[in-house]
Amino acid sequence: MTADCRLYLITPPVLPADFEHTLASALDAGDIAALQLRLKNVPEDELLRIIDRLRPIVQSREVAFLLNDDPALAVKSGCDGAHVGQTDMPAKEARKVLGDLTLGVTCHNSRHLAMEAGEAGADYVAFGAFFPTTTKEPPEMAEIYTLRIWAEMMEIPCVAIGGINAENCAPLVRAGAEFLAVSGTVWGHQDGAAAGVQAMLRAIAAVS
Ligand SMILES: Cc1ncc(COP(=O)(O)OP(=O)(O)O)c(N)n1
Ligand SMILES: Cc1nc(C(=O)O)sc1CCOP(=O)(O)O
Ligand SMILES: [Mg+2]
Repeated sequence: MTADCRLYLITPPVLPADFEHTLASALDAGDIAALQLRLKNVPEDELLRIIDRLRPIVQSREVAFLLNDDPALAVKSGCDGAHVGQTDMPAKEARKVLGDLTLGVTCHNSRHLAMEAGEAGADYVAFGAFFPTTTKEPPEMAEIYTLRIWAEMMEIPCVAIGGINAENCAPLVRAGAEFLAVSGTVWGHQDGAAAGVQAMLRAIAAVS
């Protein structure tokens, strides 16, 4: 199945100097659905300053600006939504905090967790990690079968994440992932982030 599959960028774990410029060039390289700000162990006041710097760059390009882990801060800082994992705020509570804003929920390799997330009001569910990744130590690996069955049976869009790159993404697109969430393959691309985005978009478009 090759229904529309879009790109969802996740920021690098540590923002390099001049990330604004890199971010703008990545967003201008092609169609991007969302950018998730994912920074760990950053105090709230610093995170707020970073959000204030990055959010306009993203939202002015009609790309959704999502915050990882913290729905309350997402609301307070004008983000378009938040992503929560199984050990972050429970999805039901996150939905209450976010109101109509976008809610994404990590579901590892579990359609059961995804059903629960859907019942709690998730706008998308995320399965992963599909491939080894150095961006973080994934707690679990996911199977393409999980994604395929979800995409065939359920309406709620699914995101595939974890070690995805232009060379390995085709089976995920064929399985029906509505979004591919990527970090390392874009920010670490040898020819720059814009080239990383273009390589991913070419690989997605090539799936038939
Ligand atoms: C799109 C997307 N999918 C999964 C995750 C992982 O979330 P979580 O399990 O809460 O782990 P951390 O990212 O917080 O380390 C994600 N962030 N985004
Ligand atoms: C943030 C994150 N969550 C994952 C999960 O499996 O839940 S894997 C992952 C890292 C995504 O970055 P990259 O594209 O560089 O592998
Ligand atoms: Mg989290």
